[in-house]
Amino acid sequence: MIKIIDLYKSFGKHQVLRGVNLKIPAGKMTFIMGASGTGKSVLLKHIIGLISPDKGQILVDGKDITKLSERELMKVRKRFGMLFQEGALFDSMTVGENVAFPLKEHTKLSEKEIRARVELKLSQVGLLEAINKMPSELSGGMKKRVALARALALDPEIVLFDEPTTGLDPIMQESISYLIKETQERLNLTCVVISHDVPIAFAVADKIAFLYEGQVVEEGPPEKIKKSEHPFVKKFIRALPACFKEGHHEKE
Ligand SMILES: Nc1ncnc2c1ncn2[C@@H]1O[C@H](COP(=O)(O)OP(=O)(O)OP(=O)(O)O)[C@@H](O)[C@H]1O
Repeated sequence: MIKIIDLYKSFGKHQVLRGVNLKIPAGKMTFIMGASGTGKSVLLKHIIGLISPDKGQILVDGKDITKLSERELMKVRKRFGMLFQEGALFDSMTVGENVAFPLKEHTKLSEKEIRARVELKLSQVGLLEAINKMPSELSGGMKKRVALARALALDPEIVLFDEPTTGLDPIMQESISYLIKETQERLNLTCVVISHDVPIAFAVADKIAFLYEGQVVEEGPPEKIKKSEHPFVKKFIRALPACFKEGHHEKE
């Protein structure tokens, strides 16, 4: 369980986070949603200790990571996987080398063990046959899948996703989202996903939190979010087709 308590962060005069409180349950999928520039990525970077707050706590299984030394933080970070917005693969490395990279950096596994782990991770995302390809030979969706395999290489317990489907066509967005959901359930991962995609969030999230003006203004399972009375949340989900909204029933 990750608990964010009264988190504040400003950049110069720009107050981005203004008292964020949020519980992220273990073994579940939590979506963080909100308008562009509201601080979703900033919040995610706090969770992994890449940014330290001006005030507040981030408890990962009860331990406040904002108080840790860089060395202790490195230990905690090993429990995390992260898939950044760009999904950036190393263009000069093959797919297999990309997935092997964190294993070479952070473990003492032999070449043979690394190879076996890379093959396993790539087969879990359905891309074993691409192991010797270069990223430039792959479609956008395939690159995202390789990035997912790389994020899972170290068998993390917690995986953070910053807009994992940005730049993909709607069909690919759905397919990657369901791959993430299926992986989360199979490995019992704690996932935090930043996304603007309301239908996908309603379909796969266990919990959704809305960030607005530096605070979490609404949180809960999709059923609760659909009934939210918060003006911003209502506006955000209004663009949806009627069939996704609360109170809509198909004609019998
Ligand atoms: N290192 C930084 N230095 C200064 N300002 C920053 C820094 N990182 C983020 N910001 C500012 O914080 C605000 C929130 O940025 P953030 O990237 O978290 O937004 P977001 O909600 O993730 O947006 P989007 O949905 O567009 O990705 C922005 O105004 C951004 O310019």
